[in-house]
Amino acid sequence: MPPESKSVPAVEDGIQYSFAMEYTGPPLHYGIPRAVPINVDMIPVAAVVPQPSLSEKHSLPVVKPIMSSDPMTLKLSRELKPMESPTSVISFDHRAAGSCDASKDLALGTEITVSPTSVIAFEESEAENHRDCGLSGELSSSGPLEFTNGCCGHSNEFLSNATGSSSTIEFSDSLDKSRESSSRLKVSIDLNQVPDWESNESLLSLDYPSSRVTGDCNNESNSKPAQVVTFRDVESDDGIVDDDFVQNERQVVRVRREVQSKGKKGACYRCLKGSRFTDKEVCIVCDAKYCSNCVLRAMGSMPEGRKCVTCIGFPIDELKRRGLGKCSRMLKKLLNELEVRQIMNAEKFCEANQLPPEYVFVNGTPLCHEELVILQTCANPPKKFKPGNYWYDKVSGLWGKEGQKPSQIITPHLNVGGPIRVDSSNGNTQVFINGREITKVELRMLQLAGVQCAGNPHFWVNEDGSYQEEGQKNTKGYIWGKAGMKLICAVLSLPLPSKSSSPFGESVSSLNCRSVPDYFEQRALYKLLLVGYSGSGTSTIFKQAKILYKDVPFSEDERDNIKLTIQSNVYGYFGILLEGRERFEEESLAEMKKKQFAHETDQIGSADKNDGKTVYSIGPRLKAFSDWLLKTMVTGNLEAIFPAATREYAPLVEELWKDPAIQATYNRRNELEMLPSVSSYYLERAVDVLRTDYEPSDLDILYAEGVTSSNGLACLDFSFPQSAHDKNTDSAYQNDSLFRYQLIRVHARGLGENFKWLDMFEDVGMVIFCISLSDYDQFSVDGNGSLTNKMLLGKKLFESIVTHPTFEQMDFLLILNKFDLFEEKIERVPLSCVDWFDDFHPLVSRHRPNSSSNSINNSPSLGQLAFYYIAVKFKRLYSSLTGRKLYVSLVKGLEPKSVDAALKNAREILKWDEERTYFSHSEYSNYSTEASSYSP
Ligand SMILES: Nc1nc2c(ncn2[C@@H]2O[C@H](COP(=O)(O)OP(=O)(O)OP(=O)(O)O)[C@@H](O)[C@H]2O)c(=O)[nH]1
Ligand SMILES: [Ca+2]
Repeated sequence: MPPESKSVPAVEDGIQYSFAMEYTGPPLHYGIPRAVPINVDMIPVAAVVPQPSLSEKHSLPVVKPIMSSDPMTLKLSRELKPMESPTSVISFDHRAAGSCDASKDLALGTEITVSPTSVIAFEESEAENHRDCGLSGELSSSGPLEFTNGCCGHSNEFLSNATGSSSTIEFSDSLDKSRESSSRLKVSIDLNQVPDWESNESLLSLDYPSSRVTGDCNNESNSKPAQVVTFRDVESDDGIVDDDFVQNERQVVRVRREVQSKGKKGACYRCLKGSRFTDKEVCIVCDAKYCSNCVLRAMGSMPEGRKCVTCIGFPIDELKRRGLGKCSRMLKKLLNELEVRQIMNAEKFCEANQLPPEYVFVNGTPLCHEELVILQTCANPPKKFKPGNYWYDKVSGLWGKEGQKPSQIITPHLNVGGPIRVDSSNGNTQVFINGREITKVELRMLQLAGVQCAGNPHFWVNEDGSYQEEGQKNTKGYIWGKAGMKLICAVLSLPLPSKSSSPFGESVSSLNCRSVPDYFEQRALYKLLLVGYSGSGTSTIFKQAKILYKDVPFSEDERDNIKLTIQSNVYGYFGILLEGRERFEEESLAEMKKKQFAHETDQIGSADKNDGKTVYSIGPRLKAFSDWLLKTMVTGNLEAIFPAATREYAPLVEELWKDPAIQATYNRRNELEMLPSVSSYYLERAVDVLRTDYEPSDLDILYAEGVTSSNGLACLDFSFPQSAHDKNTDSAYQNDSLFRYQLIRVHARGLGENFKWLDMFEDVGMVIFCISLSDYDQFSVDGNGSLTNKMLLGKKLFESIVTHPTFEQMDFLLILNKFDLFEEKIERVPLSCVDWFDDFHPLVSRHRPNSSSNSINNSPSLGQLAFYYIAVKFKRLYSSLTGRKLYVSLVKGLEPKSVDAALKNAREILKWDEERTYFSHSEYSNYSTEASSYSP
């Protein structure tokens, strides 16, 4: 379009050109399409309406009217709901008038409110002669419209990738230099209303009627027309975006059928009483809110769920799709259980509330009804299905939200949507899978799986995970089959093919009846990252969680592996004992010699008692076994020789354990630094544990070292089982079994140098940091090779992690673990052996809590005081580093109840965090309860 067209006034031939369209949702982050008035005379027109009735003499373009007037006609042609969307941008004031009348109005150039279809007008009323209402019938199908003006080359271009909207209009023209297209005008119209033009190749010339497009509001007496999108005219062409323009995450510009209460803010829409603090039920269509006195009158028998009587038949507000079928407290009070169930079922399953296919875009193309059905009924359908833009890699089955990493692997080869675009997931890695540039996190997954990604490769990945480089014939391997993939994908929140992912997801999804489309299943996943300094007890807590929350905490396979680990651990403990035995024997012999020497010098002549034997000496058979075991341990291949050795040596173990020399050594186990305290648990049952038919109990597994994961990373999906208490108290956790949690335990070593792997965990909801209280008198070698107090090493790790950029704004829960050991140790070893704790001066009553008196029992023990003190130390440290509040839990890792309480604290913090976003600051400052079990 020539530049001078910019000066075309908004008023032309007495017609005011303006459009109005409402838009709700979050603010847009990108430019708004601008409507620039078009001088019709400047538009080359090419009417190609191959109707026999059009004779050559009509030099002017003819546009077929899209039938607006009778929604029923449209319904028939599209098999859609009988009523137009309440969210429609467009007012149907002319419904009563025949469709041709509406066009007539346009043709006459009167300023009117028009049907959606009347964005298209005719320059000559003459054209009318050739229109007949019946034409609309052949314009049936679905899809957005594009009107290309002049330049045919663009006619196939899909207009607005950002919108899956029921009502979007986008105009672009050549004035907008950023778009290389020639002058074109694109119009997308309420898909509920408009037949598809796909099959109609006509290039249509257009004019804009002056249309004030308004929201439909024929419904409530107190409803107000909702203005949807405002197309700015020339005067307002100032680049300022209306506040009304908001973009919601679905990228579907939806028009909400909004109703406004006449009463004061927050009052019931019917009786106009109450405030926003009174309990109210909300209409899932228009958002009208009713108090418990009015709700049944306003909503009637609710054949489609919670809708005002006048909203029945209307599609729901998509923002409320999540809540479908989730009953409120109010309804539960007003209705009996059966009624509630019926209403909730109706709400979920009734026709009117189902997802409209045209709100779902796959690879940029809106779906038709059949495609939606294909997607929903395939063997492995997309989860959490709601309106929006998705990409789908038909070859591998990878599926994701437009602009995002894949979220799922669905059934491949479904004939839905358009071809995948290279920028579908907005990747910038220059690595490609099936023609899509993959995201950073996918690249990381490939790298962790050992796939060579150097040199910008293009991979071809099949549904079974087999992959090859493009252009090459040989399969390079199977991505999903690679070692550790399950874990890597779980941690990186990447999908796996459904079969292999089932161990994680099964228990959750099996609740759902598969015959029902489960796109309303919207359970949130909260990720908890569990990390701590080595030995702090993270894997114990992880295992406790498994035992607490999983029906089958460990699979057969896992148990088999754990058994081997435990058995080789026990051989290891024996090795440490045998080493200790040698040491004690030598010491003892040296002592003897010394004594003997003193004896000899004292009483010459009577020194023949020493036969070279001490209490620590063993016989030749056991000595040979001992030598073999120690040698194997030194070479470090105990696990390689084991378990073949078990059978052979098992009888010897019994003999060894019963040997007085070993018992004497074991009695001095406190002197064997290498021997962990848990070893007693196994050594005392060594004979049983080392049998070939040994089956570890849950407790054995809990106590076992080294069973969590070889690479320091472990992941557990769980939900908190509903307790009887929760059920009875109508608590916030009523539906908690619906929330899913994922506990990810990572070994500090697994974070890499400078914690370079930490950003893998950027999407966790909370970090649980574990410190062992009993570490305060322990020492360990730090990174520089010097011996450092373990409490201080833990503190250092804590500092690094809480200040890591990945965890800015992250909630932290500090677990102070091993309180059992600590309580006992603090009586012997002063806390001040750590510099950091040198100002611990407890005022301890001389009457210790172990005294029988009740009043004294209420005073805290030294251990509790010390815990309190340490918690404050960490809280202050955290607050000085982050300016925020640290939550602290006291834990005994070996006690299930204690771990359960700590993880429920974590849940509370997450919930609390979520709630906080709903309350204004002033409101939530009233909340004085802290989610922590402890507050200084
Ligand atoms: N007494 C006692 N022992 C505990 C407690 N929690 C853990 N332990 C023991 O402490 C040891 C170390 O615990 P782990 O759970 O292996 O600690 P970790 O953080 O995984 O340590 P690494 O594997 O070294 O990283 C194990 O022997 C546990 O059985 C506790 O609350 N009380
Ligand atoms: Ca461990």
